[in-house]
Amino acid sequence: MRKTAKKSSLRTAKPANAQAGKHPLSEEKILNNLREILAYIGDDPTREGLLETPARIVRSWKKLFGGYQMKPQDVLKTFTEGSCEEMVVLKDIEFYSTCEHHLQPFFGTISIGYLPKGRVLGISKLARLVEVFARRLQIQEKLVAQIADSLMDTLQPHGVMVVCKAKHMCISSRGIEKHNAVMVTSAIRGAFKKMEVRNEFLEMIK
Ligand SMILES: Nc1nc2c(ncn2[C@@H]2O[C@H](COP(=O)(O)OP(=O)(O)OP(=O)(O)O)[C@@H](O)[C@H]2O)c(=O)[nH]1
Ligand SMILES: [Zn+2]
Repeated sequence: MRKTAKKSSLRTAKPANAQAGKHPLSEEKILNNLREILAYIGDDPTREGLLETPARIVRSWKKLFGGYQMKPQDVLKTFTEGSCEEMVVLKDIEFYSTCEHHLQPFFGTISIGYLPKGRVLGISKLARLVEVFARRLQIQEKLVAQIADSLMDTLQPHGVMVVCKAKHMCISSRGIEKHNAVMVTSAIRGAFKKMEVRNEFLEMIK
């Protein structure tokens, strides 16, 4: 681990994902920045109710952006030998993520299906994989693509399909203010490009 960063690099500091949690900005500097943001939005960062808010925000990032510290290959390292040749599905996995445009939450469910080629995963690992990519700044299209591609790379099944349904706070609490709109995205890899395989999956996640 690099010990300290040169002062001049602070202004051009890379985002936390490139540094894997070793961001050169000190926590004190980030707390000060957050105090400035509280003042910018029109409140008083020195009033009692807001004194601890910057520290709380930083603590909440550990969960919300914890995905930058996780690698899909760590989550997917345990395989179970299995003779299963049939489709495996984990559906309606709840997730919370943060949109990279407005830093607003988007949340909903993700369903994952794969067609094993010789080995299967412990089923919890599919839900862990969702956490790896959801707990970052995201757009919904990239979220499903990253889940599908990491499964294809690591597990090497015949195919993978991921479907995500989510509500975006950035279109409900602000902007166009549509509270009921649900965004649906999918990533389709390998054998799931065949209509009958895809339909079997879609039937299973109904
Ligand atoms: N495709 C996609 N778009 C997203 C996602 N999350 C947020 N967005 C959209 O990203 C777009 C950013 O557009 P901009 O015009 O640059 O931002 P904006 O002026 O705040 O847009 P409005 O929300 O329309 O007010 C908006 O249309 C958002 O609704 C996502 O996961 N996928
Ligand atoms: Zn947004």
